[in-house]
Amino acid sequence: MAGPRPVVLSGPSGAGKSTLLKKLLKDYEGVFGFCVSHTTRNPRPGEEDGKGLNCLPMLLGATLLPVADVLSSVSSEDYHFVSRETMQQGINNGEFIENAEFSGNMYGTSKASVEDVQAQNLICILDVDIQGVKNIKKTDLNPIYVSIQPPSIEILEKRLRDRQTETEESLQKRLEAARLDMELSKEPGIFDIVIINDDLEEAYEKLKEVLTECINQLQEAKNDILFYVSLP
Ligand SMILES: Nc1ncnc2c1ncn2[C@@H]1O[C@H](COP(=O)(O)OP(=O)(O)OP(=O)(O)O)[C@@H](O)[C@H]1O
Ligand SMILES: Nc1nc2c(ncn2[C@@H]2O[C@H](COP(=O)(O)O)[C@@H](O)[C@H]2O)c(=O)[nH]1
Repeated sequence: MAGPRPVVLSGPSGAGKSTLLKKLLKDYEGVFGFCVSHTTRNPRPGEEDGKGLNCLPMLLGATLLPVADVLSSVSSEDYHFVSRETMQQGINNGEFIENAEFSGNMYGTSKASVEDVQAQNLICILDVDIQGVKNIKKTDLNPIYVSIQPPSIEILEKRLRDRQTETEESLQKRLEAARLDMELSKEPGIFDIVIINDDLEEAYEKLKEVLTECINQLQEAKNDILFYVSLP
C-alpha cells in the first residue's frame, strides 16, 4: 500500500493504548491519523459511530460548526459500530484487511479506513489485538509493530476496573486474553518494540522515540512539498 509506513499499536485491553494514542494524535496533528475500526460491541458512553480524526473535513462540511467545537467533539478512539450481519457481509466481500473475535465481539480493520488515512498523507495508526497483529503480518501493510504492556496483570485488572467500562463477565474475558497477550509479547520477532506502560509520561517518551524516524521522514516530505509549491 502507498504512503508512509503505518504503525500498529497492540497490547492487552486496559494497557493504555488509547491513552497514549490520544496524546500522540493531539501532539502531532497533521502527522498521524487514526484508522477507525469496525466493531459489533456496543458503544460506551461518549463514543459515537464513525468518528475519527480522519473524518474531520467531513464533519466540518456537514455540521458547519466552528473548528474548535468540532475538534473538541472528535474522539480519536471511536469505531464504526455495526451489527454482526453487516460485519460478516463486509468480511465476505473482502473489505477487511484483518478481523478478529475479541471478548465476545467482532473487530476489524477495513481497507477503506486505512486508505482514508493514507490518502491524507498521514501516518496511519492501527489499534488491534494480538490476532490482528498476526493477521496483518500476512498482508503487505508493512507497519512498525509496537506492543504496549501493563507492569503486571494485577495493575491491569485495577485499571480496567477503575475504567468502569466492563461487566464482570467481559472483564474476566479481557483478563484471560491479556494473560495470553502478555506471554506472546515476550516472543522474539513479533513486535519491533515492547513498551511497559507503568509511568505514563515515560511510556509516552519511549513511544515518541520509536516513532521519531517516521515522524521526521513525514515532516521532511511535507516540507519538500511546501518548498516546491512555494517556488515561483
Ligand atoms: N500509565 C498509567 N498509569 C495509570 N493509569 C493508566 C496509565 N495508562 C492508562 N491508564 C488508565 O488505564 C485505563 C485503561 O487505559 P486505556 O483505555 O488507554 O487502555 P487500552 O489499552 O486502550 O484499552 P482497550 O484496548 O480496552 O481500548 C484508563 O482508565 C487510563 O486512564
Ligand atoms: N483485531 C482487531 N482488534 C481490534 C480492532 N480494533 C480494536 N481492537 C482491539 O480490541 C480490543 C478491545 O477494544 P475495546 O475498544 O473494546 O476495549 C483491544 O485490544 C483493541 O486493541 C481491530 O480493528 N482489529
